[in-house]
Amino acid sequence: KSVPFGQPGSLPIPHEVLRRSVTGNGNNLNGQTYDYVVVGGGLAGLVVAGRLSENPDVTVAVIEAGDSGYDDNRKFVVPSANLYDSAANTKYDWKFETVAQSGLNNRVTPWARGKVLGGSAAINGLYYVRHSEVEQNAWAKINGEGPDGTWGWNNMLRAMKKSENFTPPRKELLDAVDINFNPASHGTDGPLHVSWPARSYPPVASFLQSVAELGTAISQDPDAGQSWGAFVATSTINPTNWTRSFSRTAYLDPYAYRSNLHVLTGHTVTKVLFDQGSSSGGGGDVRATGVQYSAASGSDRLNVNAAREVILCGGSVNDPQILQLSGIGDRSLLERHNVPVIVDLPGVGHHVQDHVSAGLTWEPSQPSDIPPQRVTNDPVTDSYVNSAIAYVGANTLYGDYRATLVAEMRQERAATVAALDAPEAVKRGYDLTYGVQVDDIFTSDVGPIELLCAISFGGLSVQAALQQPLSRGSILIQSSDPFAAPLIDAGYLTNRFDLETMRTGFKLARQVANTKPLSDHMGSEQVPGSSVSSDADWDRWIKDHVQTEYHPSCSCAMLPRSAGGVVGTDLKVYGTRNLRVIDAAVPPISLSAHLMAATYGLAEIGAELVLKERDEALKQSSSSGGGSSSPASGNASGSTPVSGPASGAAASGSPSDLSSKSSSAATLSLGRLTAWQLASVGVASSALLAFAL
Ligand SMILES: Cc1cc2nc3c(=O)[nH]c(=O)nc-3n(C[C@H](O)[C@H](O)[C@H](O)COP(=O)(O)OP(=O)(O)OC[C@H]3O[C@@H](n4cnc5c(N)ncnc54)[C@H](O)[C@@H]3O)c2cc1C
Repeated sequence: KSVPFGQPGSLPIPHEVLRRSVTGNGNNLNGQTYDYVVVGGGLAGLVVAGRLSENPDVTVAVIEAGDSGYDDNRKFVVPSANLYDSAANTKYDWKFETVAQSGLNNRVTPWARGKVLGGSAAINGLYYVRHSEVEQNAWAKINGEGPDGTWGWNNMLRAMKKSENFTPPRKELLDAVDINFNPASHGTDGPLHVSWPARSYPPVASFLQSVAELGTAISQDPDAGQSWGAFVATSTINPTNWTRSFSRTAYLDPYAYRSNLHVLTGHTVTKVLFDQGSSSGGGGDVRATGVQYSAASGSDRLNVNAAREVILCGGSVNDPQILQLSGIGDRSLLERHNVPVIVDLPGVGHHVQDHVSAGLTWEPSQPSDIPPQRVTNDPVTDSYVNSAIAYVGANTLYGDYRATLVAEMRQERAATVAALDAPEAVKRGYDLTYGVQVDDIFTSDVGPIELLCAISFGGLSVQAALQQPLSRGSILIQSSDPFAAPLIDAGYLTNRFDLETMRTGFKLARQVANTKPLSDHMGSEQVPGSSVSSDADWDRWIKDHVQTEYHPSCSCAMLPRSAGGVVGTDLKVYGTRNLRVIDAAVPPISLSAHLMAATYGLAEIGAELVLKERDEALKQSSSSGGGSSSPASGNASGSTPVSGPASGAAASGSPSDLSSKSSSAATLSLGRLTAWQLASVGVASSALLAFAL
């Protein structure tokens, strides 16, 4: 039996989690030098920063545009708050919008993105869903790798498991709904809690059965590469206290005492800085020396130096914007906005793919079937989040018509690619990615449609979401002002096959709701209702109603440079020696899954690549007898960081000084540290924290 928060015998109060010291004072980083500067403290940023800083000799700075979120912690950590006390559309959301979408009757649609520590993982729906082996191997293939390469399925599965701390469902849940899992497909030593909510509601079990009645079997193990079928997905839930687990709670909060990791919030990175002379010694590639950042449009621009690397983790919208503002992008775009060109890289901001979705809604036939429509403060009740889903393969969706459809997709490939309004290199990449979507994915069991059973806001809804769009969009700066949002053209439904797949998906969603046993829970259909029945009705309704499922990706795609790629298999931005992108902007193709499981895996792999390169550089430097291994004292990478104002650095001790002395906080010379650095090394009392923050 559950006990409300704060009463004897109750679970820990979620908002009393460990509060990691961070600083909002930009001067604390100004002029300092870190080994790695991570741009964005979101999902991937905190994974990368957390993993790099496991080594006390490595210094890391994270700069996050949003707030820490600690003062509003309940909004983030109570699972049901993602619906009933949502951070979307608040100051924790970038509140982006698309431009008018020609495929959606010229509608402008919202694009929520988290602007807080944890990024979109702090505000998302908690679905933890893995993509398929087929898709990951296609991703590897178009980048010249096989299934056993860095970007093949085996390595991605290993990395996703590395980040995971899996707990099986509790008995009450297993009694209520058909949940299957294979423990071997999960990791148990990682920091990210993955489990199921504490309880369920009758329509959840019925949804799975109705979907199965219509040809999509209940999956026995959706997490090991065969991601299709119907199942209750895992959620990023910590079952010890029924709170959300996310990159902040998993990779940052537990490390309050890590002195070599500094986190600055409330500051936007405005551009990456380069050593313009460095290209001659680096095979033509430029060297990133740090970043410029600022609290607000009219505030001072400050600089922090990166001795080894700058790592972009700003997410699918902001990464391409930061690159373009820094002079990396399509030459004609940059020149139009008076941004000096550092690397002419036409693919930056292209190849954008997103899932679009909408829900059909019914009145519940029995109101007791559905959860309360608010945060109740009872942890077990508040742990309920929607998670029953089904990935419906093209075969089930289309039956015999699939072969015709795939033939038509192939036939239209060349003309579709030629019609894309994008630089030539991007068209070559479109050809590659369109090719594997049609030939490898539409011909497999991977689901181009996801159905979701949502029991929220007093209604029962079956949603359909397009997973493998053949349409493409772009994210391009509209001015050189880093505080102006970029132009987001999602390209929704501009490819005719996407509309057709969506229509088929919505028809199936209605059929599922009208099939027993789910139909027993359904009263009258509220949305769209009986007035929508012909194909033309559906197309009109779809264009008027679909919007993002919040999974934009591919805006800094890993593809060959000649195919409009932005990063290579080492995640380095082409034309640079030490600038990487590590986050959801990187996949070259859309994945049939919610995006965060793959992004956790990608970030784990990214951190490993970074550390491997560091180890190799250190080995090389010690075998050649050259210099110090610490970039702080001489810079192993062999170049001089940009000179910044260095205000206070001498007086307070640089972060690099910290790392070289601070494996044990006791060895620190406290007299040389600023208050916030004291907080970072764990000698802080709450009073000091208050002062420091
Ligand atoms: C409302 C919503 C619901 C979602 N639901 C789910 C779900 O249920 N399951 C799932 O798997 N996925 C879901 N997603 C998607 C998932 O959360 C994202 O794909 C994932 O978080 C992407 O990780 P990321 O690291 O690429 O970006 P983010 O997590 O968005 O992190 C980017 C960070 O960089 C910061 N940043 C950006 N620009 C700058 C700058 N110039 N300077 C400093 N900092 C900057 C941002 O503020 C942010 O904190 C959802 C997303 C949203 C928005």
